[in-house]
Amino acid sequence: SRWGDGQRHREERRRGSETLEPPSGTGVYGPEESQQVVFGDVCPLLTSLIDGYNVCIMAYGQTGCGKSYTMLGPHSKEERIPPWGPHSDLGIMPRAAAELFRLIAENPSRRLQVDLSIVEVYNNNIFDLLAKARGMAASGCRREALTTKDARREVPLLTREPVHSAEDFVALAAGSLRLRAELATLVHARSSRSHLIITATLTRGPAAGGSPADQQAERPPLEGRPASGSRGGASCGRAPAGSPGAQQLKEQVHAKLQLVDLAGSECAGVSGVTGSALRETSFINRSLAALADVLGALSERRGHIPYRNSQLTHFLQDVLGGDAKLLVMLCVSPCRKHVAETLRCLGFGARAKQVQRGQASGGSPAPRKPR
Ligand SMILES: Nc1ncnc2c1ncn2[C@@H]1O[C@H](COP(=O)(O)OP(=O)(O)OP(=O)(O)O)[C@@H](O)[C@H]1O
Repeated sequence: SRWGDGQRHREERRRGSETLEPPSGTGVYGPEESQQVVFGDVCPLLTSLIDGYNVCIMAYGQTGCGKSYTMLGPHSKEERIPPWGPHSDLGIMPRAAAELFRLIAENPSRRLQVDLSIVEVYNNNIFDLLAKARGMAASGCRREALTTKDARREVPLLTREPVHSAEDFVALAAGSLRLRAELATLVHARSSRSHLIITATLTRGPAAGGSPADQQAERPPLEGRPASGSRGGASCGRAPAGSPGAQQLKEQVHAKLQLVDLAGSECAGVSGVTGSALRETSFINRSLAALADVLGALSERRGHIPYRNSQLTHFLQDVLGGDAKLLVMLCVSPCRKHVAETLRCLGFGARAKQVQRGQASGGSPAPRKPR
């Protein structure tokens, strides 16, 4: 949890009390905890990504509790992501980009290339923010998550842009973020009205004199791995621009990183929204409920998982039910008046923790373990 009573938690720990100790696999950060410390716990997932695991890092919580701050950092309208600096408040996304490219540079023999796609899910519609940023009127910017006959999840025509450095990554994200839907509410003056999903797809570039031993040491690509149950494999929709027909390309997807800044759950009475904003709130709450339903169905190991009840869960299908590593950051308010939302948020986290995962499809064989 990001906004907890951090000081009290630390005091209790100093006194050796166990009362506030979080359950295993859970970290608690107070409001004064630095972004660097938070990222310290996230960072090992980037190594998993390079090892071939799909990874999702998701911020969930009440409106105005710090999801965007945690994922992106403090931002202004002009500067959606603050400039890099040793003591800056950069969030998970720019730090993850820096770590990703550091790890890629450390081991060039893997020939990993990174493509980025950025979407927002607004009123249960998926909008391709990279297409929007480039004014792609021809294909429009509305997209749809589909399930193929072989049970793979695909998003046809989704734009993917190659990025060659952390700077490229952050600049592309910052450009798209300007287009994200926002609104001033009674709770938060700059409330996000959509779920933001940044996907970095890692593919292998063509071998440049790689030895047969190198080739053998590599695991089979995700596209070549069997989909487990009804869970989808990796989507391979390519950017329509500049690569006509490229969607058919069977590429070697190594792994995917999804960074998700969810819209805030909110009670309309508290946020004071009316009219079209109330409709947005209703879509936000419904899609978050659909997300909780999916986690509930997965934790109870039901035969049918209702991914298709919302575009959000359909889009995230691979990282919710697939063999991926999912990290949920719960952002909660320390205010007494928000206690009902805080409890709901913790309930969501408890549900996510109950989901048992199968053996992750990337990396070397790992024991079954809970999320
Ligand atoms: N740990 C923190 N330290 C300092 N400021 C913070 C922290 N967390 C959040 N804030 C500030 O609180 C305000 C609300 O945070 P943020 O925009 O991240 O909320 P949110 O959960 O994304 O809201 P919404 O769901 O409405 O978009 C911002 O001005 C942000 O800079």
